[in-house]
Amino acid sequence: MVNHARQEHKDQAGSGLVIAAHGRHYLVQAKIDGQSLKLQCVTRGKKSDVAVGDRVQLKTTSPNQGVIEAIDERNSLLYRSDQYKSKLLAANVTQLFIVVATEPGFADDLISRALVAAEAAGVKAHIVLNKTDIVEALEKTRQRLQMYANLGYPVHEVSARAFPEETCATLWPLLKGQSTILIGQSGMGKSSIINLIVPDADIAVREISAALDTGKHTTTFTRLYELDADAGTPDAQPASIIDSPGFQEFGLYQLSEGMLERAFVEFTPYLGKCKFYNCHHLIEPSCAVLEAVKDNKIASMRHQLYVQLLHESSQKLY
Ligand SMILES: Nc1nc2c(ncn2[C@@H]2O[C@H](COP(=O)(O)OP(=O)(O)OP(=O)(O)O)[C@@H](O)[C@H]2O)c(=O)[nH]1
Ligand SMILES: [Zn+2]
Repeated sequence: MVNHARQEHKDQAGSGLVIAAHGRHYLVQAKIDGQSLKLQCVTRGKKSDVAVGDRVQLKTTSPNQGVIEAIDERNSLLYRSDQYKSKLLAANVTQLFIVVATEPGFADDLISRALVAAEAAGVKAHIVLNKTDIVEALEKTRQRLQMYANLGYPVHEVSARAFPEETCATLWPLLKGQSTILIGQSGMGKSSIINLIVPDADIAVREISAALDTGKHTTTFTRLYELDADAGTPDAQPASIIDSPGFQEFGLYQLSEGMLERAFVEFTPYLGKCKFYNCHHLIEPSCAVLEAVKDNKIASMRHQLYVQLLHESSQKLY
């Protein structure tokens, strides 16, 4: 039966958009011979450098399977890494939404790491504060987020569960014409937000896990939903939203010292003003960055993270 189908199938070339990744298996929304279809794809050999959001060239190997032959040039690439290897998060995104909530508490360390990753990738970052209906914790959370607002990162307040319509009204204009990745710690309400924006997301996830054979671990893969905002209207703009699995760690071992100092936006006015031209901003005398920390112009929490990330980048083994 399988052989028979294979004999009848004629390999065809086409292009597509990677909408989900699980290990080295990818689901690609492809256009073959003018027809739109979803293909389960692998890469040639052991390559695993494909990311969700990549535009790819492919060849079909059966009516619903294909091989990725080439990756089109990317506009952006977000990734994280540990000591041993890096892990692609998403390609071609134009903005990153970090979802936090009034409750449970979030980690500033993770927010700043995500902001640094976004800066390094040239991607605009926004913070989405969910669960504003939990009023007891709202003021305190706003105060905590003020630090990021002061750095120029927009903070948007929503409540996916208590005020779904208002939440959509806040988020839709921001998503229009953009390719957005949502990240957040577990429990912040990222899935609730995705379900509001993409009402049939659950069905799509089931389809994808069946196609990629992910078993029960449906939340362990990254997936992209195409949004047809105002489809058919004159100002329709293609948009997509990427849901990435909750994470507890966000390693950035791949970033060089030069990339790091530039990824902390508040360091910018001080760069080049240190006594030593190759200053690491760690313990050096007459360091403009350290002086700014002392004068509370740079939050010491952020400088500590810079020190930690610099340390991590020197531990990189690959
Ligand atoms: N009070 C309140 N609760 C919310 C809101 N949005 C989501 N929740 C609740 O917060 C919990 C976590 O929401 P999820 O959407 O599953 O969160 P998540 O970030 O996707 O978490 P993981 O699935 O663990 O990654 C659920 O019990 C939601 O019902 C909100 O606006 N207000
Ligand atoms: Zn310095």
